[in-house]
This record gives sequence, C-alpha cells and structure tokens, in this order.
Amino acid sequence: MYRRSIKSRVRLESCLAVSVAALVFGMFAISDYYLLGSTRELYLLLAMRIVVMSLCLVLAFIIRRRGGYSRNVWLHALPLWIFATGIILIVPLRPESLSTQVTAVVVATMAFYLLMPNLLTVVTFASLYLNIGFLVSAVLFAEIEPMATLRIALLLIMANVVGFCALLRLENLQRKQFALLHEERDQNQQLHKEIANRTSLEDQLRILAELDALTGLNNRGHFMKLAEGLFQRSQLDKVPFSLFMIDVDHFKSINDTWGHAHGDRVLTRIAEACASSLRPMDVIGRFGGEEFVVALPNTSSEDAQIVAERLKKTVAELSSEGEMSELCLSVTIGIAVANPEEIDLDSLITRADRMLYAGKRDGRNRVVMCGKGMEEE
Ligand SMILES: Nc1nc2c(ncn2[C@@H]2O[C@H](COP(=O)(O)OP(=O)(O)OP(=O)(O)O)[C@@H](O)[C@H]2O)c(=O)[nH]1
Repeated sequence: MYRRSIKSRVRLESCLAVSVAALVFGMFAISDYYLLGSTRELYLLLAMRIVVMSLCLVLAFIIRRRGGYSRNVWLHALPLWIFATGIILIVPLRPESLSTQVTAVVVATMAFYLLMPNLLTVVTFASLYLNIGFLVSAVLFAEIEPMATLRIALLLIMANVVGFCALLRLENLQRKQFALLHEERDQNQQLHKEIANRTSLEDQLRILAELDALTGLNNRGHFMKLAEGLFQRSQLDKVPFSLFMIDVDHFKSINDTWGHAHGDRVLTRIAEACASSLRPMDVIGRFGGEEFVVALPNTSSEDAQIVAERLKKTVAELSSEGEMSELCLSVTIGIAVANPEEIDLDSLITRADRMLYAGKRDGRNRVVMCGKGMEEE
C-alpha cells in the first residue's frame, strides 16, 4: 500500500535524479579535454559519455512515463548500472586522475543511495557493482599499490555502509509515518461511522420517546409538551385556543368481532384520516386506547365546531373503504375552548373529556362543545 501511495512521486524523483546525473556526467567532458587534450582517449571518453548520457536520458523519459516501480524495477536499476559502467570505464582512459575518480565514485555511491527513493535492493546491487568494478579497474589499469588499494577499498566500504544505513533508516521512517497516517485515517473513519450510528440511534430513541408506536401520532407525553406550548402562546397573544377529545364509538365490538389486529388497523387508519384533515399548525396525539386529542391554536368555538364536524364526517366515510366496508365507524368528539383567564391546559382537557362523555351518554356519533359563553352539560 505504501509503495502504491508513493508510486507517482518515485517516478518523478527517479526521472529527475537520472536526468541531472546524466547531465553532470556529460559535463565532466570539459575536464577530460583539459586533462587529455585532443587525443584518442578524449574521443573515446567523449563517445562513452555521450552513449551513457543518451541512454540515461531516454531511460529517465521512460521512467517518467511508465516507471511503476513495483512491476518495472529493472527500469530503475538500468540507469544505475549504465552510470556505474561509465564511471568504471573512465579509469583505463584517465588512469592518472585516480584520486579525482575515487571522490567521484564516493559521491556517486552516496547519490545512488540518497537520490533513488525506496529502492534499497536495486541501489545496493548497483552500488556494489560500481565499487567492486572501480576497484578492480583501478588495480588493473592504474597500477596502484596494495596499501592505496586498501585505503580506497575502506573508503568505498564506508561510503556504502553510510549510504545503506541512511537509506534503510529513511525508508523505515517513511513506512512508519505512512502506517501511522493510515491508522489515523482508519480511526477517523471508524469515528465517523460511530457518530452516524449514534445519531441514528438518537433519532430512533427520540421517535420512540415522542411517537405512538401503533399510529405514529404524538404520544400522550409529547402531545402535552407541544400543546402546552401552543396553549401558553395563544393565551399570551390573546387568540382563541380549542381542544378536542375524540373517542371511537363501540371500538370494543370491533375488536371482539374482527380481532385485535384488525382493530389496530382501524385505529391507524382513523389516526391518519384525522391527522391529514387538520391544519399543519394543529397538533394531534393519541391519548390512550381508542382516544385521540387535538390542540387547535387560533381557533374560535365556531371554527372548532366546523373542524370537529369535518373530522366526524371523515371518519364515517372510512366505512366505505374496501377493508373497512363491513364496519360502521363513528367518533364522538368533545370540544373545549379556552377562556381568556385560563392558565391550565389540564382543566381544558378535563372539560373536553366531560363533553366527550356527555356525547357518549347522548347516543355517540356527535360533537359536543363547552367553552366561552357556553355552559357545561
Ligand atoms: N385493537 C386495539 N384495541 C385497543 C387498543 N387500545 C384500546 N383498545 C380497546 O378499545 C376498547 C375500548 O373499549 P371501551 O372503553 O369499552 O369503549 P368502546 O367499546 O369504544 O365504547 P364507547 O367508547 O363507549 O363507544 C377496549 O376493548 C380496548 O381493549 C389498541 O391499541 N388496539
């Protein structure tokens, strides 16, 4: 994963390193000229430098294009071996400038290790080839003494050890950094998932706490909270406020005849029908059993009467629906309208409840009201 993540960076860095090294290698032709003059060796060196430069520049171009180094490692190794061969070939052509060449080999070794990113094995082999090849070439063509050979060998070993350790350390650090970053990203994703889970859980809990599981209407507790707010606001603004208590008539016989499951469906359908025929500002809740409650802000007794009649008619019309065509559905509705001095929602509910039971007593399927200017029955 780490190798994949740095693929494009490695391509660019390798391409740059090889191009710059090729140019520097070519520029040494100037010092060749000053050292050798117009000799056969100079032309041989020049030809060798041009070949090395051209090959390396072409390879740099290919690396940039398709140097995915997990599949084409050889592509990254090749320029190093070409450079190494070029440097080794200088010895027989310029044996008298060996000390400069030793420095060049040390610098090239360090450059191999430090400028070719994340290719420790490739670099190590290329570097060993350069160093051993150079040493053999120096012994064969520069005729150096055994002591000098040993000194050069030690110097090259040192350069290799330092380069190798530096690159190993760098690679390890980069890998560790990548692993940490990855771990952090994983943890962040986990955290996001956890937050999403909790939010949805909170939503579910809120729904469970506020809504009635069967009908989806506000449950009693949540209805009281909402209605209390609307009631207080209406009293403050001195606008009328009405409240309905709605009870399904003879619901027990529906349960007894058709079963509880069917009874549940009837209740749900009645709840839907009532909720959809109210204004958005009205609040409806299931008060318990087959009893519903509605808070109607900014609704006078005349308007409340009209709305209640409409609800009663809507429920009665449900009897014509396919599944409920066998039933004779009706509701009784008790209405209470708040007095201007009223401060308690509970007393309004009690009055609406009394009107509801008055309606039941008088034969059901009716709307009964009490409130401002009206006497309780
Ligand atoms: N299916 C179903 N039945 C319920 C539910 N809650 C309450 N009930 C039933 O509703 C019936 C209410 O019966 P009662 O209080 O006698 O009232 P009723 O039969 O509607 O008669 P009146 O209200 O006097 O017209 C009871 O049989 C309850 O078991 C519910 O969630 N689902």
